[in-house]
Amino acid sequence: MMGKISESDYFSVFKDHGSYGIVGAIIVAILIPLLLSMIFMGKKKNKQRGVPVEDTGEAGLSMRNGRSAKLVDVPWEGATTMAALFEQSCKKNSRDQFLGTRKLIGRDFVTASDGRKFEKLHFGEYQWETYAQIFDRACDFASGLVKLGHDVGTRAAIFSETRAEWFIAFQGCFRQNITVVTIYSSLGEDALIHSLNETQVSTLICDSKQLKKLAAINSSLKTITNVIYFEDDETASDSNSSRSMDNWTVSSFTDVEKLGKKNPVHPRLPIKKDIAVIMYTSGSTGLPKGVMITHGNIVATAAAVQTVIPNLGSNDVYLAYLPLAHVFELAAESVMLCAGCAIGYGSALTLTDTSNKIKKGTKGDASVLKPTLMTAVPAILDRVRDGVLKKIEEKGGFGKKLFNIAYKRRLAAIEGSWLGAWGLETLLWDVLIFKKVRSVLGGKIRFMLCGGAPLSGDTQRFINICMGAPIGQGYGLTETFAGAAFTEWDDPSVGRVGPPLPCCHIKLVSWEEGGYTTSDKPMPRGEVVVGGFSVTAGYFNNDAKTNEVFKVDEKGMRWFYTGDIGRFHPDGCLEIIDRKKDIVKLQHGEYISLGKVEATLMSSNYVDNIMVHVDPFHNNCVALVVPSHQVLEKWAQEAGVKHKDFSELCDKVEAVSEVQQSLSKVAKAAKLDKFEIPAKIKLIPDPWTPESGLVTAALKLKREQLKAKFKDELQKLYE
Ligand SMILES: Nc1ncnc2c1ncn2[C@@H]1O[C@H](COP(=O)(O)OP(=O)(O)OP(=O)(O)O)[C@@H](O)[C@H]1O
Repeated sequence: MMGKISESDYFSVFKDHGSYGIVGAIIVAILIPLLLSMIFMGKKKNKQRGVPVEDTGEAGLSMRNGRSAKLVDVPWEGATTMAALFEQSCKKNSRDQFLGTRKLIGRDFVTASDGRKFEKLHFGEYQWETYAQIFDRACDFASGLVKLGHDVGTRAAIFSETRAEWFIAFQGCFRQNITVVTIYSSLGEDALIHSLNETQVSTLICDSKQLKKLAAINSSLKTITNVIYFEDDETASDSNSSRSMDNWTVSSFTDVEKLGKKNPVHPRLPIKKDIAVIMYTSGSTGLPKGVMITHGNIVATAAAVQTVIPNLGSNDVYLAYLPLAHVFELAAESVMLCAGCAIGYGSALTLTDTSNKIKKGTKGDASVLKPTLMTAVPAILDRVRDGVLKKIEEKGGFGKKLFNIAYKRRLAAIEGSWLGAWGLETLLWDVLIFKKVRSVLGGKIRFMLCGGAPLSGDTQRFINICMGAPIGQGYGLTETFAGAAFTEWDDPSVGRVGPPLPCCHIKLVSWEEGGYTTSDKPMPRGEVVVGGFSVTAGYFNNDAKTNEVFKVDEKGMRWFYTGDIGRFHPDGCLEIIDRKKDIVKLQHGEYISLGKVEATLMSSNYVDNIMVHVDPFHNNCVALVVPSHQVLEKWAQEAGVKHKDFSELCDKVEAVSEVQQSLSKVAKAAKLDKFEIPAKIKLIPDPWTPESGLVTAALKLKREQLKAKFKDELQKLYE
């Protein structure tokens, strides 16, 4: 398609209109956009997005959203619980498409050169159900649960990958005021047993492929009586696993729905304060904690985020593929429900035409769905960026030059320069260059939500320019049901997380010991404390921890101490600059912020992942580095470093030295202190995945697990 419009075609538009035409065209194409951009950029720069507010509780600097003086708690009157929001939205949007799933057409296996087998899937079009149909299914499921003998005073757990039935089961439980425990499908056995026993779950709802895992731990699960599984085409061949679960009633999701349809039961609806969800955190700082989320928390975040996405409504199509057990995805889907959008389900491994599990020649989820909205965690956007850059690098020549020109021109414009690409020139670059990049995600993305971890400014800009859509960066925690701060769509800055959402206030409280205070210049700094309707009820079964980090002030406002360090910009926007738990002290008393150093070192081409480690009895840090397979192999080839396989290459002194030099270079460019540059590194050949338990589902490092797994390697680095 790119070849169809050439530069000469583009400029030939002016040929037939003589010199007046040219002058006119210049005014339309350059001067007017320039003028408008000056006016708007000026306005945007001066816009007060967050405003100071007087708050009670611990002393600090409080800020509220600039658009609403009163805290928002519901999306509209009456929608005070998730159950009410669901019912009312389903009525309002009854005929609109709601949940869509692709039909599986075929499944192949390909064998790689090393003998390993990889599954390749062929999916068809999306098949949709309307809001009214989904509402009926949730009601049927709720009735089925009761008929099945689930005691509504006990909890149900969902242990499954993201899919439409996850959402239906979730809503079904609320029709009977059943608290749902959410568990990552990648969770290991011990953590799974711990969370199911701790919350005394009696009904477990899962993927059929989890049945085997459950059968193996059957005797350790003390409270489960019912297991309901989502069918897929593998279920039939899995009959073995059902046999070993004699003490449980095992039913398929469809059977429970059918049972409920035949035997409708009156709903038993929750109130605002009831606990909707016990959600286990992803565990980046140790064992996951069960956060108790009320119905009021969910609707408050949904109501607030809804106001941030411009023109959100039933024309929007949202691509859902992140784990629903993560607060960020669950919050995003609640927002979509609120606004009457269509939600099409996919998965990270089938997202694009070239995704790992997509059969060659068939289409990925995004190409078929053509979403207008999607969410991403920063690690995914980093990969998209690396992928695009790699392709452009491979292409080389004129294509690469043109891309670089287009990128620089757009970058200049976004950063506010009059001389950047505006108006028709933007259109030209879109057609010539960016359209192709955008088509990878279906070509219609108009807003991207990103959150869950810090997003690098470079990546934010890159995605912003290449996708042609603003990125709304959300900041929040499971403890605030994702809702704390959110960047506004017309804010062109990077590296910040926006003003407080309208459902909460954000207060900075001085952390003297760490050297961050609200009287710091040029910007006030301190621990980020969130207060308001999105602040959850605390940790399940852990009053001590709850009382430590959740506080209620004299006016009844509930505050949560996040452990993150932030600073307020003059326009009221928050920037997260550190994490208390990531700051460690060296032997001579200097502090190192591990997360900050890692984020800097990640910008080396050689680094796929990195964990910086500090032994407090030493005066320097060391690092474990997962090198980029491709980049390191390419270097080895050029440098003539012989090796049998990647593992051997990672052990080569030359490779270690090459990566270390690259780290030093980026560290120096970013002006890191000497003690922040790893003195020694170890290259780790295997990637860190959520399945290996070394990173969370949002791809954040699990330091404790990594330290345990690489204990010997870390010790050697300090010898
Ligand atoms: N937009 C963002 N920018 C920077 N950091 C973010 C952003 N969003 C979330 N975070 C980080 O993620 C943390 C919240 O993550 P989450 O609630 O998933 O739990 P976790 O920290 O991964 O797990 P655990 O509490 O078990 O350690 C925040 O405290 C913050 O450090």
